[in-house]
Amino acid sequence: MIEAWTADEMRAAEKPLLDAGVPLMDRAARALARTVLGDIARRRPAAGMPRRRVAGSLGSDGLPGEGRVRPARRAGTRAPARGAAALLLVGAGNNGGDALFAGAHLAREGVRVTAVLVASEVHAAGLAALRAARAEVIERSELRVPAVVARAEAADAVVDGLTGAGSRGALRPPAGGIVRALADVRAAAEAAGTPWPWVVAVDVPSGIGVDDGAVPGPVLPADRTVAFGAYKPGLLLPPAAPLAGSVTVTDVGLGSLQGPQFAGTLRLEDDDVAAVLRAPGPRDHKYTRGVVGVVAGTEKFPGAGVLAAAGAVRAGAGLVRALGPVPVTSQILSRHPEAVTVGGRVQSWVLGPGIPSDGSDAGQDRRVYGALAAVTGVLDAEVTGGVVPAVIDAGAMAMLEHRLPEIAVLTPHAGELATLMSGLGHEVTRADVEAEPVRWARAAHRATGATVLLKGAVTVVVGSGATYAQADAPAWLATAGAGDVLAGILGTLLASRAADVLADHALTSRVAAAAVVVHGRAAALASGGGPVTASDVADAVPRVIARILGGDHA
Ligand SMILES: NC(=O)C1=CN([C@@H]2O[C@H](COP(=O)(O)OP(=O)(O)OC[C@H]3O[C@@H](n4cnc5c(N)ncnc54)[C@H](OP(=O)(O)O)[C@@H]3O)[C@@H](O)[C@H]2O)[C@@H](O)CC1
Ligand SMILES: Nc1ncnc2c1ncn2[C@@H]1O[C@H](COP(=O)(O)OP(=O)(O)O)[C@@H](O)[C@H]1O
Ligand SMILES: [K+]
Repeated sequence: MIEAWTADEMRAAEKPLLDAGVPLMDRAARALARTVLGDIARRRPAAGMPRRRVAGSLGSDGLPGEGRVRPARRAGTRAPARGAAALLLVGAGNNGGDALFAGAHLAREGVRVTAVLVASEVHAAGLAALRAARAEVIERSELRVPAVVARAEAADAVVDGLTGAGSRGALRPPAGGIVRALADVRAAAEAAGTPWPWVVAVDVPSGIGVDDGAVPGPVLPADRTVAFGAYKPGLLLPPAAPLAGSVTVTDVGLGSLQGPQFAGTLRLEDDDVAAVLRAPGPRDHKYTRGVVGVVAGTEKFPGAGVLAAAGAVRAGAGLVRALGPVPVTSQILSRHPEAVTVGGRVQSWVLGPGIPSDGSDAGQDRRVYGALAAVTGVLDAEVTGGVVPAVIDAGAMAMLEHRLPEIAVLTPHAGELATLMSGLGHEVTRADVEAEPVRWARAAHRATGATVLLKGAVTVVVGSGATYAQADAPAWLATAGAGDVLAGILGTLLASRAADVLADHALTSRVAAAAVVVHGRAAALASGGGPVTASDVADAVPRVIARILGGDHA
């Protein structure tokens, strides 16, 4: 499990260490320099560097792992990055201090370092160390944006040390102007397919909302972020998270300290998902494994019914009851003959995929309203068979008449969340939700009572406890029907864990986040770097679950 620490939590944790004289900045700067050196070396194979300089195996991302790159030991050794150029963007605080000390290490390794001081006062000891290492310094008074851009374009690496945990709001001038210019040039280079330097952010990409993942102004997207001590929420949460690139957390000595008192922002890893998944045992039969009722698909959109059923079947439901008009259920049966199309008791509901909110299929609407009555408990348990958890997707989100329990999971994308909130009297657009996804997911949770799973490149799940932020899927997953498959997978996980979530409603968000991981991993497996169809994603789910349960997290 990845648990993010807010800026205040970091400060509280580091204070006793700093008071005791633990050299946190020194450790941070050394780790930062090691990472930058490793990255430069990897990106400059032509430099003729002997491979033995990188000790141990490579990480899963193909990069040297933490602590595996040995710095050159004596002057005159041909260091991997010798002759490379690094541009440091240095702000006023300790984040800039980290960059300056790291720059001194880089300079001693033969890197041509230029530090751009974006504040008139910067970390004094860091600056002294940098000057002592004979790096070039561009003072704030000499700073010209086009010249900085030209330096960046000529560099092998740009180190972004403008602001870190002390960042407040959008970057102010001149940092904001420089970052905007660099971000624009980087975007243009990417669009044109021309090379651009490797960008390493110090602790966080400068200008993001450290605690809330906001992007209030310009931010230079990083290829890598070297975070000190722990993830910060902004490295996990949208819209900022993708700007961090690949995140390396360096333990500067906080590792043994207690983390945040209250879980704020979490990301599940495979082990956590394995703990949510329920593998059947010898005493299980199909009903103990969980029956999923799927009310999805209409004559207009039959495919959504097929895909929601596919997600539920492939995720390992004991039984899937697919309910709908015959043209839909016959298609579901032809693809999934293991489904049944008769009603009966269920342990969870999947409601709404492929059911438009225009009331054009009265039969499906009636089934959804009936199931919602069971979920909310407004109808007697004798009639409904009792309260069960549910996935409320697509058209079913327009049919809410009562406050929902947390065991109901709404699964909107940004546009659907905007529609939902507008219906509840908030003036909100899709762009508003995209700018502040967590804020609006929380607002929807408060307004409806339900757990809210807001889909996107980073999917967030909000209930009464921690916020989960999952980024497990390739962008190829943004394809029609992918959400229907997710609804089915989640339905199965909720059914298999129905007794647990009924006993502890707050568990629902963790089950929902686990479903997002399974879905995202299945997309990655099915994609293999290329396009996927929603059906491919469903087909890959059994293999993903086997890998996660088998501890094979490769
Ligand atoms: N925790 C750990 O284990 C370790 C932490 N370490 C490091 O310490 C970092 C935190 O350092 P920090 O507290 O000095 O904050 P940091 O962000 O560098 O500077 C704040 C400065 O930026 C300015 N500023 C703020 N917003 C701005 C804006 N929008 N636009 C422009 N300027 C803005 C602000 O100015 P002000 O707003 O106050 O006028 C102030 O001068 C942390 O991220 C990590 O890198 C490591 O060294 C050791 C291990
Ligand atoms: N850029 C992206 N990267 C990764 N996953 C994405 C991206 N954009 C969307 N997704 C995922 O793709 C799925 C799309 O679902 P949805 O929008 O409901 O599609 P549909 O309604 O057609 O089924 C969601 O799981 C979402 O999280
Ligand atoms: K930074």
